[in-house]
Amino acid sequence: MHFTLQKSNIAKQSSIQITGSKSESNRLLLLQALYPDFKLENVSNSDDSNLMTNALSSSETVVDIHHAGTAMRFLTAYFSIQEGRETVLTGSKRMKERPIKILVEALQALGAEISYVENEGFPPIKIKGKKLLKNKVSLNANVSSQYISALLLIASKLENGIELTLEGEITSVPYIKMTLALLDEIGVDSTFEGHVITVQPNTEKLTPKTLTVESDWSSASYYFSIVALSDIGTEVTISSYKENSLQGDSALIEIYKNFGVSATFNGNALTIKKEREDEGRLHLDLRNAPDIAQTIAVSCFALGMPCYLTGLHTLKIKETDRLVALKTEIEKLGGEVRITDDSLHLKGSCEPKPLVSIATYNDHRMAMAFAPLALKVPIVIEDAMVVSKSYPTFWEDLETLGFEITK
Ligand SMILES: O=C(O)C1=C[C@@H](OP(=O)(O)O)[C@@H](O)[C@H](O)C1
Ligand SMILES: C=C(OP(=O)(O)O)C(=O)O
Repeated sequence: MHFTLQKSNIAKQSSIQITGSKSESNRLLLLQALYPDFKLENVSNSDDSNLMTNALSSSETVVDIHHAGTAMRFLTAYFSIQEGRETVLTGSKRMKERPIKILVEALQALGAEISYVENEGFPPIKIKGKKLLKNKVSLNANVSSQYISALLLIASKLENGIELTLEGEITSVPYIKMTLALLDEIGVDSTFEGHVITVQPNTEKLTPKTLTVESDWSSASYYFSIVALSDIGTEVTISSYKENSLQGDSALIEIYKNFGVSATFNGNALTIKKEREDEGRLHLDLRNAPDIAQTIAVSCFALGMPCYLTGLHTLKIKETDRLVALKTEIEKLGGEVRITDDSLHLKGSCEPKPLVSIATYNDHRMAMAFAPLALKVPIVIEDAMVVSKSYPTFWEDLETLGFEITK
C-alpha cells in the first residue's frame, strides 16, 4: 500500500513511546532459549523479533525468517548446537542474496555440520545440530558484525567456550560490545582485547532475573530527523531510553547537534528539541552506526546541508543496496549524490516539486528515513507497511505528531 504524506506541520510538543531495541531483543530471545529462567520486558514488537521468537520455538524442519538478517545469522549458530535436530534455514529472495559464508565457515571450523541448499555462500542452509568441541576460530570482521555476535551468543554453551580472532578492520563494533554486555548481564564471562574475544563456557545454572530491553535507538533516529526539519522550539519526547546505552545508534545525540538539535534526559524520557539553525556541512564516519546513515542523509538533503558519509561498506548487503537506493530516490527529488562502495557524497536541497513517489525496496529504513521530508514537500511512500520489519506503529506515531497521511 502506498501512503501519501501531505506537506505537514507538527505540534510544538509531543510524546511517543517506542518499543524495545530489535538488536537487543533478538540477542536476549536467543539467550532466553538457551537459559530459560530469564524473563524479558519491553521486547521489540517488530516483525524481525516476532520471527525470531517463532523460529526459536518452532519444531518444523524448514524455518523461514523472511527479511530478518540478524535472525538469520543468530539462528544459524543456534541450530548448529541443537543436537540431533536437522533444520533448513531460509528467507526471502533478498535474504538469499545476503552472504553467510564467513559465519558458516567459522561454525564449520568449530565442528558444525552445515551445507548450502541452493547457492554456495548464501541461504538457504541445512544445519545438522551437534555438540561443538573445538573452541578456537578466526574470521574476517569487516563484512558484518552479526557473524561475530552469532558465535558469541552460543559460545557459553560450547564445551570449551570460544576464542575468536578477528581479522581485518572490525566493523559495527558497538553491536559486538552490546552482545558481550548482554552476556555479562546474564552472568557469562568474556574478554575483548585487541582482536581477540574469549567467552567462558557455562555449565552452572545462571541466576534467574528479569531483563528490560531499552527502546530502539535506530527508531529514535526518525524523530531526531523530524525535529531537525522543524521550526525552532519544536520538541518531541521519546521513551524509554538510557544515558548509558548499549546501542551504538545513541551517537545520534552528538550527531544531531550539527543540525541544531539538543537531546535531554529526564529519567527515561529523552526530549529532542530544535534549538537553532543547522551548521554548514557534515562529514561523518558511520562504520559504528550503519543503520542511521539513511536518516542522516535525508536530514541533510532536506536542509540543503552538503554531506560526506564514510564507513558505509556494510550498506550494500542489507535489506537492499542502501547506497544505490539512497542515490536513486534523492536524485528523484533533485539532489546530487555520488556513491562509492563505502561512501556517499550529497549536494543540493529539497525544492518544492509535484508529488514525488519514493520507492522503498523492501527496506523499512528507506520508508522511515524519507518520511520526515513531508515537513518540506508532499511525498508518496511506496509499500509503506514495510516499516513493520522494525517499527510496526511508525505511521500511527507520525499521525500523533501531526503528520497528514492518506492511506
Ligand atoms: O547485530 C545487530 O543487531 C546488527 C548489526 C548491524 O549489522 P552489520 O554488523 O552487518 O553492519 C546492523 O546493521 C543491524 O541492523 C543490526
Ligand atoms: C540491517 C538491518 O537489519 P538486519 O540485518 O537484521 O536484516 C536493519 O534493521 O537496518
